[in-house]
Amino acid sequence: MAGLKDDPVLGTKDIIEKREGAETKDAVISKQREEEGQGDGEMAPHTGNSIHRSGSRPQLDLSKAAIQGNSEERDPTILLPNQSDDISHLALDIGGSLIKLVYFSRHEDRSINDKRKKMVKERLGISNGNRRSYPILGGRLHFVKFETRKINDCLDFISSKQLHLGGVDSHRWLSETPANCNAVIKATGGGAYKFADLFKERLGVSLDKEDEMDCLVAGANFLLKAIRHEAFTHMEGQKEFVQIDQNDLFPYLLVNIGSGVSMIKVDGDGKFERVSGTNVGGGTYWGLGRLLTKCKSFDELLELSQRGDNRTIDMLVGDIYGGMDYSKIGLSASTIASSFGKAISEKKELEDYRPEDISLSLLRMISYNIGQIAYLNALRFGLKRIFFGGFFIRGHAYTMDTISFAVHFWSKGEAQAMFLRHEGFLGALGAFMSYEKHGLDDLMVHQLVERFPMGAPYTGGKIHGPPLGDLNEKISWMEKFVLKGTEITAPVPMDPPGTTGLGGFEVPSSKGGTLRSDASALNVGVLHLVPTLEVFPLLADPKMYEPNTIDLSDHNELEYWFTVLSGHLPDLVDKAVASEGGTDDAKRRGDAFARAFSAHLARLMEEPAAYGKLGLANLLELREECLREFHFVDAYRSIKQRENEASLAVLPDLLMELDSMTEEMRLLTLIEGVLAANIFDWGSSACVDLYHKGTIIEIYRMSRNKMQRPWQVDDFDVFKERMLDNPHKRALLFVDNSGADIVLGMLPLARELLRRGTEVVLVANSLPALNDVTAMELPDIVAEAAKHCDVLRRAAEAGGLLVDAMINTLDGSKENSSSVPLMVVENGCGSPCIDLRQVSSELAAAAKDADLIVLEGMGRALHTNFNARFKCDVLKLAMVKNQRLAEKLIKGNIYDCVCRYEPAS
Ligand SMILES: Nc1ncnc2c1ncn2[C@@H]1O[C@H](COP(=O)(O)OP(=O)(O)O)[C@@H](O)[C@H]1O
Ligand SMILES: CC(C)(COP(=O)(O)O)[C@@H](O)C(=O)NCCC(=O)O
Ligand SMILES: [Mn+2]
Repeated sequence: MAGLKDDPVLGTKDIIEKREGAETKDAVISKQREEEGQGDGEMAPHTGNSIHRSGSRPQLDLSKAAIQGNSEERDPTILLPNQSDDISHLALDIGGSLIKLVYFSRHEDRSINDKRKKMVKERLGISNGNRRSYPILGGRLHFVKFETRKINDCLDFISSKQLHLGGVDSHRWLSETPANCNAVIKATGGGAYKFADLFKERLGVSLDKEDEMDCLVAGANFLLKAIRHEAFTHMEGQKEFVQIDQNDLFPYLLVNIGSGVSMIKVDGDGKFERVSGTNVGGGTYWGLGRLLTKCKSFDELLELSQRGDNRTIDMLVGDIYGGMDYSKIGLSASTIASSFGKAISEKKELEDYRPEDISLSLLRMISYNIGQIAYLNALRFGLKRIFFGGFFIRGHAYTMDTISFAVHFWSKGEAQAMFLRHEGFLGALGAFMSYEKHGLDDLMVHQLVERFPMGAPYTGGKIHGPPLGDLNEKISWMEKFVLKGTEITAPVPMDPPGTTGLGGFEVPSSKGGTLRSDASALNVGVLHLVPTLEVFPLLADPKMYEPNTIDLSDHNELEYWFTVLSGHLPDLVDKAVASEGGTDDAKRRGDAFARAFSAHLARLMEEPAAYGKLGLANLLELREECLREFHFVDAYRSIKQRENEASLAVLPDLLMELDSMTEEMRLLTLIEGVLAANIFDWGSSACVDLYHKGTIIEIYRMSRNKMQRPWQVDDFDVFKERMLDNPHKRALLFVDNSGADIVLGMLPLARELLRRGTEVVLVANSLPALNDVTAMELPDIVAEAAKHCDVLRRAAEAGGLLVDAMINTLDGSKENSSSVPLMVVENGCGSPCIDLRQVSSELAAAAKDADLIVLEGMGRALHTNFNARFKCDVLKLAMVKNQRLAEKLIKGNIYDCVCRYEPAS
């Protein structure tokens, strides 16, 4: 129950007890629901931030809590006017083999009272109220599946999470009218008919049936338009994400391989025709496979296939032609002439065949057959793109390679097979979309952020235990099943079997040692819907923009960075645990975090594209998310505080020194100062080692003394000329670390800009990441600095940063300052890097009048955005605190500096 505050009226204990009885009265306390993945209903410390890109958890806001109605009543409802409940919405696709659930848990902006935010909104003219301006409220989409034969598990799951209580009617989605008893859940698939009574009986809900084909198409269209890394090709073990141009999506062929197979020609939203299908599908593989091998589960059957050799059971061309090719018609000896054909000519019984070989033979037979029929239908309608969905595919490399091979072979490379990460959830998503007025179909790519919490436990390729209920259960599970340590499991390449099903090509090769457990193999995370995110308006070409500089699809690169991050882990855990008081609970969470992050690393090492296209920025963000998942709100809190104080103490001297210089000298010293102070980076192992060797100020001085021009990248002179010639109107300063970096580096630079008449917007993280300064922390730092500097004070007042000081002004007027303003905006993220396709609305608004961007630090200027082009001038400043990066990016060495100036493009 961490995070529950005592309420002056009711007291915590009362609240909890009442809460348990209160059950379902909507705007009222509903049962705390899970936040992430398959678990986590726990409450967490409030991070004080409204940007829910992160795994940061909600906390019950008990202020003004009151009993609603008659307080004499047993189990009266408690109204929490200031608590925004997680309200869930659920849709189902009940198929012949599997039940797919898509459900939504809602999250609402709850820090509207933040003074800084209010002020920024006023200054930047941002209209208030997410609620009115966005059609959908923030929240999370979760994806879960069950075997249809275990429908009771599914009902228990729904009931335990009370998902059925959210889906009352479509209006409740927005208007929060109280739940009534006529709960209706959108459902598709045959089971929506077959199990309607069971749902009524067990959960008291009616299933509102939606057409299966409608749903498949709606789900596929949504995914293809809204998820950046949804579709990919898979050829010879290589997965490659395909950027789909929304304006060039239709027509395509959708092949859904469930129990049976549907082939649908899709011409637009809601415009489609089911053109074909086949009864030889996923149910055939699983059904026949079960009979022939006695396997107990689909995964077991699939796993067997990975060790199979189908030559023992399939009749090959060579078997018929005495080992020769039938080259005249392009068939090699290794081509499968007849699946299972060998079984007719031998005096063998079923027991004489290896189950592994049977499974592989069956898998290839069915995959090739579907690939071929799909190709024929694509040909029939002149379609070039075929998207394959359905759970038969199950993210299985070999299956995808086989289908791709067939399509490629038969179409002679004309048609392309593509797969979807949310493969089996198309129907359920479509059913979900059919709720009216949720606005989901209006969501854009930049408003969706996918996260991969440790919600679905796996180890050694198997799921262990039921879905996790809360943080404590999650930690226990991590302790039990996920090994500690940072060893990275290397991928185990599979011996490719030596035949193809078609013309004389060699094997479709594919990776895959042990089959990944369901949850991990699906590669589906939790989709965070954040309607407030926007594309940074100053990107020169948002469509071409790629945030990551380092592409981890290069295996050497991947291995290097994995080793670096694993190496950091022990120190990070120490810091994180200390930041939470070093209690036993914190130690347990720290341990669980280390296990979880190591498991992610190991997983990605095996399959780098498992979570979508992987760049270094994604890994660094994953680490921060993982910390938040285990409720480490700010691991570097005390380090940041200490460094801020030490730096603020020497700021007056620095400012005096600067003021005694000529203009040109001062500008150079300022840029030097930013670069020198960027050494304070607790994410770099080299720097952390350095910190043992001196005090903050000693290190800062040493760093400044070592500054020598020309820097490895040195555009200072061009920048200086531009700056002295013609001051910019508004500069956005993307700041980096706390302490010297912000106080002795970026603030003095901001001061110079202000003095020259340039408005300054400090852009800082919404959530903590390493020792980066956050937007919440900045006003206090600025206020402290302003005590020593009139320029900063007046600008901060003008920007509304010194709210209290303003109130104390003589005439009480807000606009009494003659200075251009200094403002602070949050960037919308909680990572050491920044993806400018997804920034806060504050930042987007501030960008509108900006003509200079300063990106500072390795994370924001090098790991990301080094190659980004902007509509306005940009200055990229960083000290490179990693030898390999220095060599690769700037052909230099560790501690070299980058001062890259690029005029508007
Ligand atoms: N854990 C699993 N249990 C059963 N079948 C599975 C599993 N994972 C993948 N499959 C495959 O997925 C098929 C079902 O796919 P799905 O898209 O859910 O179709 P349906 O809606 O017909 O159930 C099964 O027939 C089987 O081939
Ligand atoms: C996480 C960071 C990008 C932060 O750097 P910053 O943006 O603060 O300059 C950086 O610390 C980093 O790349 N660290 C890993 C590399 C290393 O330990 O050498
Ligand atoms: Mn940083």
